[in-house]
Amino acid sequence: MFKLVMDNEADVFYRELPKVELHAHLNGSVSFHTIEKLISRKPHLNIEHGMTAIGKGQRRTLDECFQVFKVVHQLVDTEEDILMVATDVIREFAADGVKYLELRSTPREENKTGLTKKRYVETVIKAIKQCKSEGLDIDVRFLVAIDRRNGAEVAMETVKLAEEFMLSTDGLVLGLDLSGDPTVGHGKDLLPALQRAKDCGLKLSLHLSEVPSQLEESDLLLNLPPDRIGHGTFLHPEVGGSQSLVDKVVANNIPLELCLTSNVKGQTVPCYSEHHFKFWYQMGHPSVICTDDKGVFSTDLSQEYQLAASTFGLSREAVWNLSQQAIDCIFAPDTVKQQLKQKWLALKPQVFK
Ligand SMILES: CNc1ncnc2c1ncn2[C@@H]1O[C@H](COP(=O)(O)O)[C@@H](O)[C@H]1O
Ligand SMILES: [Zn+2]
Repeated sequence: MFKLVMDNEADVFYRELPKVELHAHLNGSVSFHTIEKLISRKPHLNIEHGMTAIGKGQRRTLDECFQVFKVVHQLVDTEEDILMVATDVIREFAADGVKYLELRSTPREENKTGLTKKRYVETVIKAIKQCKSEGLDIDVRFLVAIDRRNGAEVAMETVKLAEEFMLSTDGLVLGLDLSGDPTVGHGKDLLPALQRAKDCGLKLSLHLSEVPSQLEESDLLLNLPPDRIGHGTFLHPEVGGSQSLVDKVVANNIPLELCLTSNVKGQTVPCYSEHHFKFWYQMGHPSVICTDDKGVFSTDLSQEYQLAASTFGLSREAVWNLSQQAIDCIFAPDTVKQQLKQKWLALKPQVFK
């Protein structure tokens, strides 16, 4: 009984902790509740909930994780679905105490959704604006994602699309994400597209070294350099990376987006205590706790902070600093950073009451 009370008190602290979420794939973030709604819209697909999420204590290979995204994509294939999924996901992040969210998603081919890629992005933006008009206490931005599987030409098209939206949405679309199955394709082919994106002012968050075989690619892409790194699991020498890669990350002060449960459930990291959060955090390098895919990996950002704290023995003050320092890693401009810092300051007494 006593333990239950203690746990609840801890839960409240992590939920009330104001948080910044910088690495969330839209279709990986679909909750149990929303999946149920989608399944009832499409009973003919015969999809069960167990096919769209990896539960507590379960593990999958990364390859199997990518099969799960395919199932979710089958369920989310119309404009109504995308709008519902995006508004639900934003409301859930807001309810979890996230005050600033950079959502990312890959505009799919028209034959997969009946929507043009442009319309896909417009639909996500509509959801963001709808949530804003509801008065939710969360600032949401969007990163257009490139799925590496689709090659150089599609990557370049996506950059042009993102550029258009960056110019027309008054700062809602801030940049690009490079993601997708890390074992498919090579980053060198995408360099011209990524370079163009950088030149036109789009911010870049690149999944780097998510699997061990990407050393050469990471070295190449770090020369851009990107503005943030997703995962970076195999950059450091202890796991087969190299000091020169670490040096490049440090020299350019590139923040890492670290997703504990995603990496453990996808088995690129053997257990929580061996997560590379420890390596980068101990160095004092900007490290931001994120969810990656809160639906598929059955987690939320409060839980991820709590896991980091219990695994690495972080005090509440250290957890506070971690969430506050994430503000410096957002892609929105300095004025937004200042507003968020004010918000953190105002909320602190309540969180530590
Ligand atoms: C587990 N680690 C990961 N590594 C690489 N890419 C990932 C990922 N998790 C998600 N995605 C990328 O996000 C897409 C789903 O969201 P959207 O349809 O874009 O909203 C996946 O198809 C994949 O391309
Ligand atoms: Zn990711």
